[in-house]
Amino acid sequence: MIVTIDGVAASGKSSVASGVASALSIPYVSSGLLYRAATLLALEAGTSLSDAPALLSLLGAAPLRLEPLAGGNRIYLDTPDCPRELTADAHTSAVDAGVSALAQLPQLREWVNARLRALTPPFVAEGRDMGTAVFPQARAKFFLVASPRVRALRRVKERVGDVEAVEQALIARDEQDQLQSHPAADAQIIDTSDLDLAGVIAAVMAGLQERA
Ligand SMILES: Nc1ncnc2c1ncn2[C@@H]1O[C@H](COP(=O)(O)OP(=O)(O)O)[C@@H](O)[C@H]1O
Ligand SMILES: Nc1ccn([C@H]2C[C@H](O)[C@@H](COP(=O)(O)OP(=O)(O)O)O2)c(=O)n1
Repeated sequence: MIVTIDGVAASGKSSVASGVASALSIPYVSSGLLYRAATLLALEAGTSLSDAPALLSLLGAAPLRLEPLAGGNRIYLDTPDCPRELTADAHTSAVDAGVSALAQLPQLREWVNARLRALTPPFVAEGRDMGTAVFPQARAKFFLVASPRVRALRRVKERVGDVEAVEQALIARDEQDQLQSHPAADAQIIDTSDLDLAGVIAAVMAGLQERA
């Protein structure tokens, strides 16, 4: 069984996917973490975020390992002499600002998608295009939305920053990610603006029961 949870930035995808996966006792998979880790490595190596061949060459030499745990995804660079966890560094404002450029490249989308499709179900997959491009056969699909202000208020609790500036950055990223960020025709759209986390997880679990 595959369940997809897509949505706009900071709409609650990873928290909701984690809660749903825990309730179902299956893993969840964060596709955004792969885009983020690729962006982090490119920024650190000084590789242009729009140079697909150079990015693929960099990633081809990088032993990245995604750990898709229900409680929270982690990503590692398993270099034999100096293994390193990248999870925290992949969630900085610098990565936020660069990741959409890399995610626009079809070759980089294929690089991520090949890793996702190699995983063995069951799992909950979260991102932007899990229900449309990557797992169109998923048993149940959800798409989370929330107002930019609500999302900014949530995000400033995780990252240092002024709400107004964070809101503008989220709106800019929404625009940059627009092409791959739309609900599948058979997705249930959930506006999380006025729901707490438990409320969104309950809405997804109810939607799953309806599709059982
Ligand atoms: N419905 C909600 N109500 C309040 N806070 C939420 C809700 N959903 C998520 N959050 C919080 O908002 C922040 C962003 O959520 P996250 O799951 O990281 O979103 P995304 O994966 O879409 O970027 C986290 O701090 C999370 O705990
Ligand atoms: N399936 C996906 C997942 C993420 N992306 C891109 C778009 C986002 O700006 C970045 C980071 O995604 P992530 O879900 O980690 O970001 P947010 O937490 O929603 O801010 O990657 C994508 O294009 N397709």
